[in-house]
Amino acid sequence: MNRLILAVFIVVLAALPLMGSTPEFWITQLNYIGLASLVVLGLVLLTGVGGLTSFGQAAFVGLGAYSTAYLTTAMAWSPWLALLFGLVLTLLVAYLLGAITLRLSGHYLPLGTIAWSLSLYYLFGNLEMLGQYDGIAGIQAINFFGMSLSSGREIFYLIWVAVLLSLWATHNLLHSRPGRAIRALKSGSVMAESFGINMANYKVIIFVYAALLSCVSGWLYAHMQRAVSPSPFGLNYGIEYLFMAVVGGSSSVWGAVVGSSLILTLKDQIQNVLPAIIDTTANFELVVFGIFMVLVLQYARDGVWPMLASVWRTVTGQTTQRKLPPPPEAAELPRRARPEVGTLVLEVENARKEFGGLVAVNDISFKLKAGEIMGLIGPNGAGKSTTFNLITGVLPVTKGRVEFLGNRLDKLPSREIAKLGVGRTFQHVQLLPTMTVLENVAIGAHLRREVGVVSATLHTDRRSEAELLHEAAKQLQRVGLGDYLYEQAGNLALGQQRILEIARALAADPVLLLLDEPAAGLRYKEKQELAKVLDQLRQEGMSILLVEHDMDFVMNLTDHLVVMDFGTKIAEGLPSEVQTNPAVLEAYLGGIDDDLDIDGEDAAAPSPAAAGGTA
Ligand SMILES: Nc1ncnc2c1ncn2[C@@H]1O[C@H](COP(=O)(O)OP(=O)(O)OP(=O)(O)O)[C@@H](O)[C@H]1O
Repeated sequence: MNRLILAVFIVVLAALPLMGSTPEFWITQLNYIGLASLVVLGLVLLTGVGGLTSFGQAAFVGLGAYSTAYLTTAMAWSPWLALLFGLVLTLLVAYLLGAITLRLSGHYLPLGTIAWSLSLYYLFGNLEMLGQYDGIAGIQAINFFGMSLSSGREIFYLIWVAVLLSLWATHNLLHSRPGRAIRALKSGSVMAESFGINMANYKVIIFVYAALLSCVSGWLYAHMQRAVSPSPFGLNYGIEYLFMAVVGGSSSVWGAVVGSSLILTLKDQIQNVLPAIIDTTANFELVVFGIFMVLVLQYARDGVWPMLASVWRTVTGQTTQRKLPPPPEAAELPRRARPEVGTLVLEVENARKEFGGLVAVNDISFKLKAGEIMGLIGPNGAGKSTTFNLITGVLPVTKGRVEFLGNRLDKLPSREIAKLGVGRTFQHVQLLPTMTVLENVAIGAHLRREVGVVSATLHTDRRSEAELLHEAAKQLQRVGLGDYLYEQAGNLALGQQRILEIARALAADPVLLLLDEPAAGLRYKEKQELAKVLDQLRQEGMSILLVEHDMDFVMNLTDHLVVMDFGTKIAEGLPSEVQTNPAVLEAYLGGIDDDLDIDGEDAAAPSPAAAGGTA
């Protein structure tokens, strides 16, 4: 949010309770909006950003509210101590529920959240110590440095300070190393795990984070109302919080405040206006509310906040960030030790992959040394990408061995393989399209700095963050995308997206780089530039394994070729040898292949005419 608007918002907010003319109803309404914003902010992170739908957040509000209600009335604890207890309890419960529920995928996850939300609701209503369905009354006001926050105008400040701090912390989190990992959750786990990110951990982290925000909301609610009963913590409130997140804009922190404000104001207005219009006191407001929700889901799926932000950008002319300077200079990230040129880096021995009855990779063997570029070629469906996936741990081998610098890769998950120094790109680009090019590449450097969630939320990670972004910018300059740092990755042409993937893999500081069709979609000049970058990496001692259909590109760049057909290795050797191998010619178009340069005339330099050829 623009800093000036934020300052005005805070000043107006702070002034409202001080002005005697502000109606009491406004204050109450703003208090409820603040309380809801805290819960919805958690949902923005969990559902909007992380893609994990939860209907159960109201139950965590209940956990915070009941903890403090019971401890401050029955045990005479201070509300602050009760808050601490509530947070610890919520952390434990959320961790447990998260560890169990977040294994579920698809519609099973929302159903799981409904199940435990109902369980907690009925627990609140049935426990005698919690007053069953009557709840607990007579809760004391919060005492803040000797000041009793007993009126709505007094607790208003505590609620909104909590909201603003949570917005700040969540914004910080989202723009940090762990935040980028969280933003990758929605796109599936293969890409992120290939850069060493433990996706299951991050799912639990955002689940707990969202639950803790709900707990704080519940604590404030209990001390504002001075009484609690189970009904505000039921499933219907869980659904309403989700509506608020969707209406506000579930991928933006300010969407939480906008969504809460809109839904709560609308509910109130419908309750006031509807009886006057249709001349009945029957409970029709929920029907109108439901219709409104369907319309929002139909016509403004991204929510109201992105619409407001877009209007603002148009009005102020801030439509692009392209002209922003690159991230400032920062210390270099540590680099891993590299093997001497010529050292054996990768050894694939009799690797086999069967999909049911289909043998996609049939006992393939080859070796790759440091400072060497090897091409893995073959017609469509030959098993090249599957071989890549066996090396990088995306698929388990059916049989055989894959060894990297003395480590068995075939026993490891892809994130452990990434830690050893294997970087990769994907046949079908796997980027986060709404993140900037710079942020996408910074994901590649995830393992090169340790920044935890607490440090990220408190923004004490400045130095590490600067180093990560500096590294990402450096790799983007190297591959020729230095002018696109702040462009959304999804706006790049497909060829550029492939290059971006190479920069991301380089940001991981790999010893072995696996490139799956890096030249696809590139123009002739761009291919030449890419060939230069790869050649330079080879000179620096990197090992590169390349799957590529562009034969000129492959023949001119690689030191060694392995040719596959129907999962089997049919030839191996120098590019010039492979080009004339009858088995290879037979595999490509039954022996007459224009793309395979039979005469070998172009073996020394790429020709403009043939550079776009594909097998
Ligand atoms: N997950 C999977 N389940 C079942 N079959 C698969 C799977 N992945 C690949 N295959 C099959 O394995 C064979 C090899 O596929 P692969 O994608 O490795 O070939 P490729 O050489 O990379 O082809 P292309 O050049 O077209 O990308 C194909 O017949 C493909 O249909």
